[in-house]
Amino acid sequence: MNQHRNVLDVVDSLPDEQRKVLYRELYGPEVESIELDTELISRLEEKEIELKAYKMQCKLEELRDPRVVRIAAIQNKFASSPSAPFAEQWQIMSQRMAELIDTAAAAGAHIVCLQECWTTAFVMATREKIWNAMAVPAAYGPAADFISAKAKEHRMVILSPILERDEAHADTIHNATAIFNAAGQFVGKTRKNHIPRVGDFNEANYYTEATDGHPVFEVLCSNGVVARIGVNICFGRHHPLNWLSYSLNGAEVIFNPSATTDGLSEPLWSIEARNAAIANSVYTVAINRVGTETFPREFTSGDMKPAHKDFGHFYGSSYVTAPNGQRTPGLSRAEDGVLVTEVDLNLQRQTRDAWMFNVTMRGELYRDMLQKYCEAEFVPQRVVDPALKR
Ligand code: BAL
Repeated sequence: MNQHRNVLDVVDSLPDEQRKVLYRELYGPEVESIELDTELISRLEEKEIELKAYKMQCKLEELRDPRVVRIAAIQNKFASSPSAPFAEQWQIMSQRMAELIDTAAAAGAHIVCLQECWTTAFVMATREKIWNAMAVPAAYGPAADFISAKAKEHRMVILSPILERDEAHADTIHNATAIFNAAGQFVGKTRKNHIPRVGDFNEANYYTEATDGHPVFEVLCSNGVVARIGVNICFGRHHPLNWLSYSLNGAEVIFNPSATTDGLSEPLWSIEARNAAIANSVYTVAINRVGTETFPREFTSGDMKPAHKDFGHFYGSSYVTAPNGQRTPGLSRAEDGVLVTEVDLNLQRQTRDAWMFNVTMRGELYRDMLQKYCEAEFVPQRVVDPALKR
């Protein structure tokens, strides 16, 4: 059996009645597939790009016009080799990314987000500082110029997660996402709030936790719709307060550009971004890279594993969830892909009015709890069974 079959392959192989039951359980109400140009699909087969396009349901309102946009997620293997010269790695990766961005544009995307640190292999596993040379400034330089040109060419808002070199602050390295508007202008950047210390994700050797809070970007799409977007970078998906903070700052769509492997997080992947969408009444876009990256030199990570040159398979499986919990099928576990989802941003308020999580959240209750927890003299609230009393 193909080791990269995903759950949808299994669900789709079932007789229709069983398929409907399992699909409803796994994904909620079935999303509608968007018919795509057959010439485009055949062209993409040659380029080995998987393109999926769906439309999510939303009621029409009497007093508000629909605010429909197409959001796209791009997942991809690192197109070059970590053993290649750095300039060659950038050349090959940016050429491949151009094909993927062009695909999102051909499918009508208004906003597209790439995967975490898309310009490089996920080098942070190695703890080697040689890779710092691949870090790029957010607002100018090769990656910014490339994304800006693509955004302007296709009149698309593009979110570009990068290994950032902050030259204004003594060349410090960050894990960041740079946002470019549909005219190709640099809008701003946002950085990774939670840095992993798990397995081979030795990212703390390169950058520290962000200090710029939870900025939400109001962007004008080429169809005139204004969307409020946030970016929760990778490890931040494990932290519910991170999602909450972007939603409290007004995000309607929160993108989660990630890079994570099958030996670590795959059982959690389909849960966390979907739960965040439900809990915060937002759209979430979970994006993961694909492929296995083999580095020139062996490395260890202090987890008693023998020295190794790769740290597992990035399993892709990117997907979108709506505020009401409806989610798209995922992209594949192993192929470069573009997932385009047509959404009506009005669904956020419709869901909030229905469930009222914004009313029942008890912010002051958790403010007090967190305030107490952050104090040195914090005492956990406990009630002890008399049978346990010494
Ligand atoms: N990028 C760290 C691994 C994870 O969050 O699953």
